[in-house]
Amino acid sequence: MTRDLTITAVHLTPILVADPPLLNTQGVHQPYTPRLIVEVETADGVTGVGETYGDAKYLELARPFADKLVGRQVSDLNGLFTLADEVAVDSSRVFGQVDVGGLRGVQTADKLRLSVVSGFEVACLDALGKALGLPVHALLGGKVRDAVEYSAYLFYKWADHPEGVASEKDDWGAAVDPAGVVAQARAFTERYGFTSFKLKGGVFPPEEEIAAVKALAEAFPGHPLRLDPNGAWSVETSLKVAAELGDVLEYLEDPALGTPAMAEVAAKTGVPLATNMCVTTFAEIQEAFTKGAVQVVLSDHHYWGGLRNTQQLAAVCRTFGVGVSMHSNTHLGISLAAMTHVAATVPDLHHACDSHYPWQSEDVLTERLAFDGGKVAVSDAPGLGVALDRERLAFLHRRWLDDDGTLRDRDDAAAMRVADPEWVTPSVPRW
Ligand SMILES: O=C([O-])C(=O)C[C@H](O)[C@@H](O)C(=O)[O-]
Ligand SMILES: [Mg+2]
Repeated sequence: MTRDLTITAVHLTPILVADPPLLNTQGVHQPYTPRLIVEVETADGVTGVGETYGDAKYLELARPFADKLVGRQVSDLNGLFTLADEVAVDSSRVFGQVDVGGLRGVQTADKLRLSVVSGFEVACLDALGKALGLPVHALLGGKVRDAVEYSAYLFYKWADHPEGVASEKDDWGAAVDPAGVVAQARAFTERYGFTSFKLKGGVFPPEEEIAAVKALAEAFPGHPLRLDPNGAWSVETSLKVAAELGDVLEYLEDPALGTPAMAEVAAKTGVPLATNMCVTTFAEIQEAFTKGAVQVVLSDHHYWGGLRNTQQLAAVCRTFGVGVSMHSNTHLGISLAAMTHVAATVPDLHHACDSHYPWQSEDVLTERLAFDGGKVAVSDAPGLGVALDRERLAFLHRRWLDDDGTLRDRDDAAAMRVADPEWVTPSVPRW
């Protein structure tokens, strides 16, 4: 049977999804976070879905991209990058260098463009898989495991968003000290069966975070632990923390900011260093790997440009004896499904992937993905194996439409200023 894989329509739906008051070194999560849901429709009536960052910058790029996609084949995945280049030329204003830095590493025009491509790539793969009756992992060469392991992503957290801020209530409670962090970790294991733990640090002075990791090590002896202050520490502080926690850490994630600082830390500690901040594009690999700055690269398939680029990154890491795993930002089930399909195809995945998904009480799927024993089963259903809940999508889109613009760009520092009007994004290194 032949199928007509021509793309006849593309729909972009920006949404705002509830997010708890999770703390990081820049501030606190806003009550709602923007995401973009991409749908591509083929001439045969097959629809594929994708998800990516939804801030205004991404939307501005996604719109002309969507227009140009109509008439092309969902199987033309390489063509997505050519198309992105064409859009780049057309919209040079948006594609000018956007060098704002932040928790996703330095945000270059290239990275924004690739994040947009990833949403479309996943949607095309989903449509192609549905059209051919094959799961996305099969289109990527086939799974080498039946389930993908994730780590519990622990955050220092307030019980509620600051007073006066409209938000959805969560049932996690506060975690602002070692006891709170351990209680949160226990809840993660009880609810989802996670066996490895990552604590988002850079929030409290390092001694307090060291105490929290030691408390985790005592509560969960032998379990893999990570600490990620998002580059908030000096080289000296990073080395002190490495010395204190060397025995219990699987790796230390982005203790210091940037490749030169990470290389200095790496040269003086045996604790492996991981990053989702200094190696975020192919162009950044050479310097980091030749300087021995990182031992594990955490891919985010969004800003690496999709699932096939993630496989290429894994191959480069393998070549250089560098480990690979996955980073995440606030995301929904479409992204978790995409992460799971690609992770299932990566041979040397020796570290549990990160996911914010347990923090998201809302989704756009008819059925949420489940963690069983800390793992997500790899779907063998055609495409990603997920179904869009159109009512939920419309509801979350309505929230985006109703917003006065203040929440359409993620801004953790602005959210923190609601609680503390004097707050400014701390300069780095903070400690
Ligand atoms: O591993 C990381 O660096 C992240 O997950 C970055 C995120 O932005 C995280 O810090 C957050 O959501 O607050
Ligand atoms: Mg990180």
